[in-house]
Amino acid sequence: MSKEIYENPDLKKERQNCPFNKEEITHLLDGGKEKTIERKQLENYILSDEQLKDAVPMEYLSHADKYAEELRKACLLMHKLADSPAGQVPTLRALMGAGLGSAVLKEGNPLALHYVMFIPALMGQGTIDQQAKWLEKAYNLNMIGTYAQTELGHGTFLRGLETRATYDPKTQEFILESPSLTAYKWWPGSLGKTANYAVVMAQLYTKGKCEGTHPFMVQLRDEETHEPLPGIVNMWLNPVCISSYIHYGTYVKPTNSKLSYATMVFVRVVVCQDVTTNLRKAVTIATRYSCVRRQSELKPGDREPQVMDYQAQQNKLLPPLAATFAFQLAADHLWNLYHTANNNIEQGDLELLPDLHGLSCALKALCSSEAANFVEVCRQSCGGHGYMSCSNFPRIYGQVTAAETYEGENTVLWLQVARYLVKTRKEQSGGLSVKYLIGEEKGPKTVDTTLEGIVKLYRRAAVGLVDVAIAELDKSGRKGEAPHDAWNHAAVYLIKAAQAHARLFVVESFVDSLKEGKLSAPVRTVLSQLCELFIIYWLLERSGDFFLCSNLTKQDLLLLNSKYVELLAAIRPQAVNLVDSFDLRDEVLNSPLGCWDGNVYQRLFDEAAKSPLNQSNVHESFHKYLKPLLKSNL
Ligand SMILES: CC/C=C\C/C=C\C/C=C\C/C=C/C(=O)SCCNC(=O)CCNC(=O)[C@H](O)C(C)(C)COP(=O)(O)OP(=O)(O)OC[C@H]1O[C@@H](n2cnc3c(N)ncnc32)[C@H](O)[C@@H]1OP(=O)(O)O
Ligand SMILES: Cc1cc2nc3c(=O)[nH]c(=O)nc-3n(C[C@H](O)[C@H](O)[C@H](O)COP(=O)(O)OP(=O)(O)OC[C@H]3O[C@@H](n4cnc5c(N)ncnc54)[C@H](O)[C@@H]3O)c2cc1C
Repeated sequence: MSKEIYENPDLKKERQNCPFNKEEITHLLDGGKEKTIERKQLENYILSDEQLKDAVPMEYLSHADKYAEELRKACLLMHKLADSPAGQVPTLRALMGAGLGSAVLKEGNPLALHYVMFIPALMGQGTIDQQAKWLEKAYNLNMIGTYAQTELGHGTFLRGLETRATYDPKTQEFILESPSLTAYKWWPGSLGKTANYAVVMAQLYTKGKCEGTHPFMVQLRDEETHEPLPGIVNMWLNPVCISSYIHYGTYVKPTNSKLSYATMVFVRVVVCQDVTTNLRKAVTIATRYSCVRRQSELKPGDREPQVMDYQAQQNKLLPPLAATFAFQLAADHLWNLYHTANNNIEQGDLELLPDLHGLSCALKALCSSEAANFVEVCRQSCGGHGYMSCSNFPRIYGQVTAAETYEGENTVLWLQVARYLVKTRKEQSGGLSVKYLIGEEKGPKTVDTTLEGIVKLYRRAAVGLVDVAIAELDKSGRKGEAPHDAWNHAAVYLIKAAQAHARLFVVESFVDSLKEGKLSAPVRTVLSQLCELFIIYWLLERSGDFFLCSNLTKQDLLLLNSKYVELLAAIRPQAVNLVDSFDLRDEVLNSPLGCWDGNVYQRLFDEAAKSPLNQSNVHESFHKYLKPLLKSNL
């Protein structure tokens, strides 16, 4: 007799009479029906392998055992690549970061940097000959690389990196050295125990002149023994300059000195998708749990309600739910720009490089910071159980907050965006964002609270805040302040302008995607409600920006607030169906709170039972420490 599949009755009720086709949304997020089929086949292929399952929860292993266990599984995954039903590249993409890979490698993939940074650096900056020499070796895993840029003393200020690569024309070699403790490469993933090669960013010196930071291929460890090569600690020998600009001893300047920063741009684009995947996981866990959890009393004398029926809970969870769609659609637009810009750059056309830099900095900073805030709200919305390690919120939060720092600390990236905006506004030069800057609304500043009217408000805020920042810079200039001082003293305004610009890009992406998308009426309805909820939510959260730059009134704000709470109520009935549309398997969610069947309490209990401390009634430490204390009559 087939085993009855348990489904929590409240979740079951939530799923009845869904007014839209969940699979249509799944296909939209996957990039089409075929992609969904491919993803599910790959998930079955990976998650059915018993050797990839953890014998004990990772949190109970020592640091060294965690590393060894993750490396064991990462290597097993690589062996499975060859037979993957999805092909190598889609499989690799799925195994890195917060998606399928995180279901197997819960503490992180020791080989991630090899694929996410080392190989992209070779592809983006290596010469044809260098790619011929190293790419096949890297793809065949005959070498494991990382990206070693950050030092103890410098991570942000690349022009301040201390590692030096001095070119010796006699031997036609580069001598790499870390001249000080603060020059030691610090933070690069896999550098400690896994990688035997690295792309090292170092200041290139030739003929006594510093030519700025450049990438160098450096062998770190013996390929057989894995022992660090002699002198690897503070003097690295025999590196090779990647995409060498040394031609017969003479340095030839690249067309753009920032092309050596290209790998970071690529990862910033990747990070936008990755933090969105993590946010999707957090929202799914919190939403399902909030429909299983019954607590307190809404109507006196009634049964305890589902906590999702509290407006306060909807206010916590529905904006992040909407954000997952907003960030996904914006990340898709950014990917398209990345591919266009990269193809142009390969033809020597660098015109889109500033736009790509500006937008990738803006979106990476916005998506990572907003996702981090939203993940914490999701965690809090689950009360005490959200605080447990097994809820998976601590791990998700750790991964998303890391993205606020790596690949360019967010504040620094906001200032890069501001630099781009001020320059674009002042020069009225070409470029993507000029659409928002020159295309400002020329019409009357009256406010209408339709979707189009709200988007116009975002455009006014994006342009207006750039003008406020420029006015601050000009005021400082008139006081005789040097440009760098004026810039520093306008930082608060500059960052506001950059953030408003990033939010405008996300809002326009969401609205445009719904306009252009071939969607069924029911899906369009629910996604339009999410879009309107999200853009009103952000406006209410940042109302000061809009008061500063438009004729928004108190009445308008009250009207928008009423619209917002109406949308909360309208979307509430579809919350579970929307997160079900993400089609995230329980193994990817990795949380008793978010499991599809809603069997939360039994799964929590089973997780707790796995703790080593719960394998005996009295832990040995009692006899060593507590019992003597109890007897000591202090
Ligand atoms: C699937 C897996 C998913 C997720 C996991 C992903 C990865 C795994 C986990 C972790 C990996 C983490 C890796 C790292 O963290 S690697 C190290 C990252 N470090 C950084 O990002 C450093 C940040 N700092 C910088 O980028 C630069 O120092 C900064 C841009 C802040 C300043 O550079 P610089 O001082 O040289 O330039 P400026 O004087 O400010 O500007 C001059 C000029 O150049 C333009 N510019 C700057 N950067 C770029 C760029 N990248 N591309 C294009 N153009 C650039 C800038 O706009 C100025 O132009 P203009 O105004 O016209 O003069
Ligand atoms: C999980 C993780 C993984 C990482 N992986 C790698 C890797 O694989 N390879 C690698 O090379 N690096 C890696 N890093 C390092 C990372 O790239 C750096 O930490 C990051 O670039 C920030 O630099 P920093 O640590 O020097 O911070 P700092 O720049 O020292 O930041 C400290 C403070 O100074 C502020 N600040 C700095 N400059 C300015 C400015 N111009 N204006 C205003 N404020 C400023 C910052 O906003 C911040 O508040 C990783 C980091 C983490 C957390």
